[in-house]
Amino acid sequence: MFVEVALPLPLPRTFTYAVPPELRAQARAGARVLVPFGQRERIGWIDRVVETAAKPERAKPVTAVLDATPSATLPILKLCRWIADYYLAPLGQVLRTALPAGLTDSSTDFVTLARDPGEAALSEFEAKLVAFLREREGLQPVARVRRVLGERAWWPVIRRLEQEGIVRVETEGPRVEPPVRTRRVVRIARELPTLLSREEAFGRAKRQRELYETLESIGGSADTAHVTTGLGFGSELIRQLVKKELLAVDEEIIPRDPYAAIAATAAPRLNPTPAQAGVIDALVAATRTSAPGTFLLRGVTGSGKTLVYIELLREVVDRQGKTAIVLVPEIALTPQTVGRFKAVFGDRVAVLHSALSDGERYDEWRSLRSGEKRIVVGARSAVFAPMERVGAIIVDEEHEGSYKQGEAPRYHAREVAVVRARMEGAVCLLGSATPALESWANAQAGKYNLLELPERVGGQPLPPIKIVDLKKERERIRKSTGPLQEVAPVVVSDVLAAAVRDRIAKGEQTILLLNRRGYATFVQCRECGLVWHCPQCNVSLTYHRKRHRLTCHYCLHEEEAPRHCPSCGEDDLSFKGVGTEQVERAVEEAFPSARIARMDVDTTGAKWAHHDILGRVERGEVDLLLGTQMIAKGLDFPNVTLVGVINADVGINLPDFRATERTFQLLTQVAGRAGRGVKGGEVFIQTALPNHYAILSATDHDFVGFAEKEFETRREPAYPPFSRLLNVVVSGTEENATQAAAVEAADWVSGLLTGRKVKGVALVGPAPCPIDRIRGRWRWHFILRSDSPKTLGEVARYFYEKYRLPSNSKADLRLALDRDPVALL
Ligand SMILES: Nc1ncnc2c1ncn2[C@@H]1O[C@H](COP(=O)(O)OP(=O)(O)OP(=O)(O)O)[C@@H](O)[C@H]1O
Ligand SMILES: [Zn+2]
Ligand SMILES: [Zn+2]
Repeated sequence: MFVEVALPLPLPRTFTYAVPPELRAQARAGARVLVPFGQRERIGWIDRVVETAAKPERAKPVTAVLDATPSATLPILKLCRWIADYYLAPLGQVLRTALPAGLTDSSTDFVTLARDPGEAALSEFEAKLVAFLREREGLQPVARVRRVLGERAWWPVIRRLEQEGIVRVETEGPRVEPPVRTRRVVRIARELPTLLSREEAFGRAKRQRELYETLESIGGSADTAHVTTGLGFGSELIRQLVKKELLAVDEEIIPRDPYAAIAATAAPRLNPTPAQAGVIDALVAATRTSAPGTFLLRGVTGSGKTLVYIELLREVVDRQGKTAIVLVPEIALTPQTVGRFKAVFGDRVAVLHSALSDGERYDEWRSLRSGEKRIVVGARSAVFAPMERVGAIIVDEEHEGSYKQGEAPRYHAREVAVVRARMEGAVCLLGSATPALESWANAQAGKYNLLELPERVGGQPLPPIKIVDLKKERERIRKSTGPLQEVAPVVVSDVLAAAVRDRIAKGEQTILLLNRRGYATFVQCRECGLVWHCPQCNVSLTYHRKRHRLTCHYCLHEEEAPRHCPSCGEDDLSFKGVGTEQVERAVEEAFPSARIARMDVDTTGAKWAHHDILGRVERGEVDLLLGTQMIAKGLDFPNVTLVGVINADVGINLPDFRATERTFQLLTQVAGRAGRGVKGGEVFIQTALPNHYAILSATDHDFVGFAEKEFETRREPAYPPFSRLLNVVVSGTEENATQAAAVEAADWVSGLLTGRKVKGVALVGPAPCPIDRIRGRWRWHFILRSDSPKTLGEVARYFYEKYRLPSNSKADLRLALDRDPVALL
């Protein structure tokens, strides 16, 4: 018997191992195994169990099977195989992404000396290991053996000594850290049913009897802390009664659920509006069929999509007894949405968020695996939740780019959700006010069922949006201050400022968006024009004023902000490109009485910073919330009556085919934060491109019109959804070698396409990437484009399996394949 083992290595294949007779019963697909690989041992997963191997004599034996029941269930294994195939990634890497980190940690095997072999004849390494164990007491992690005695295949050594009865091996499940939190509880250990028995037990010890009887009267047990500090009995008294075996003190485990404290408020049950009810009925009907399919719910901002999700969960989980997965883009940013699920389903919801430790994540994973929890809410990787009988998979804000993983495996969680739902007969629901154009095209083509909520709940209108033309604004200021005066950039225009002042006076709240952090996005010498760049990346450095430093937003490089130009010596430097830090300063000056909160990557480093800031907004402790795209998502604050976009053009001119789509989405989403309550609202968008169709469509709340215009620009040359792309990025530490390698790889593909007469796949490039250097690595790319995903997949697969970059250790060349890329930067 042999197994094909998937290892988490960047190699496009599995490896064949032999299964020793004693391991055969446990060796099942999806189980973790320990196998010798090169000079060491590695953890992998059994992909397939096979009876024969191509070269049986070369197959090394599996060292151990680590799972009693396979950690990857069959549906998960199947899903991972699909991802490995479609996204061109090694199955082992996909499995490592899909399963909790604790499971791939090898520090879970222990070895100890069972019997001292004395002077018995041992090999060199056996003797070394015995000496090591002799010096130490108890179980030693095998990882420590490796650390102290050196990296080599220790398992064969351990196994032989184990057969001789010299050592003993114990394998623990992955360790759960941090250690569980406990509390001490004191309880009655022996009942005293008769008066006589009480007299005997306490005699003249009145306080002892009082303590005992107090405990009786409050149910027989209490927190030790409550008994001492709350009720005033000394801990000495408890000790005396424990000694008499009348009381006992236990440690009790406090369940860890960091979200419990945050979102435990029960919400009143809402009755769906007729529009919501129609959508819910269609979904419920689908769940009762054998192939429910994929639904796209396009519901304008504030149309009550969350209630649709909740009612779908009620049907699937409560009535049909199945399980469900809810994906949200970034969990820290959506505490309200998560809170609503918690309020309805309470403990049945597992929340997978980034603040969980590996141990906590593993706890949640296990509770889903065992069926104890039946709903999971989480970001991208929650699509791999190990539940059985999945009835629904919901993807909220399905247009979000964060659903795509930036490193291998470069999967898109929305696409994986669609595939998983199909494989498991679940309904898949994609929801957004601004669907991704791919999803929209699928709905137009009838591949997805389209559901719509065209109006806000309660007949609330969408807020009117006004455009502030920044060019005209500058012109106006220039006229009033004279031609020679240099005009500072307009941060908050007069109309927007007046609107903000009005809200502050009325006690209403304002959201200001600028999708660019820092103080100034570049620094330039006024004399010679020098712009400060990151030494590692080809991007300008951003000036952070509070810390007086320049930082790179790609690689986090930091340096002291300059005082003069190193090239010409000039000390007149200009700080250009307004960022959130500068907006904060401007509004602090303009509205000195306002309570201002800023939310961007720089202010949300701490674990619960998002919650703190959003909590303050919710409680009305903030007049003005200012931030990057973080504040555009899903927030539902009825007292926000004004939204201002400081500069809508940030990002619109990025050399990426999705730049316009992203701008439209961001503007529509942030505008949707205004006027969600009865007070109504309004929106101001400041822009230098007042006639751009992304901005005009956003102003009209016209998603359909935008999609039509954007489709026009993507037809020729064809970009998604009219074609599928594979972005092939070659990177390396030397410019020339990187370019040469990219050219060679592209030539190879070109030869393949002509040699095999492949039709319908075009090769574009190679060329330098738009950002041609990141973290010291030069980057070149070429694109394969096709309107047939199947043909593109076949070509991509062939390239992935057969092509290797020339080895050049000096340039450290690497190849990255990104199928269906979300950005080409
Ligand atoms: N049937 C209902 N009756 C009363 N209130 C409702 C109903 N449905 C939803 N709401 C309320 O309407 C508001 C908007 O709902 P929700 O946040 O789900 O909108 P959304 O469609 O997710 O919007 P966005 O895309 O902007 O996040 C919420 O405050 C919600 O409690
Ligand atoms: Zn200069
Ligand atoms: Zn950098």
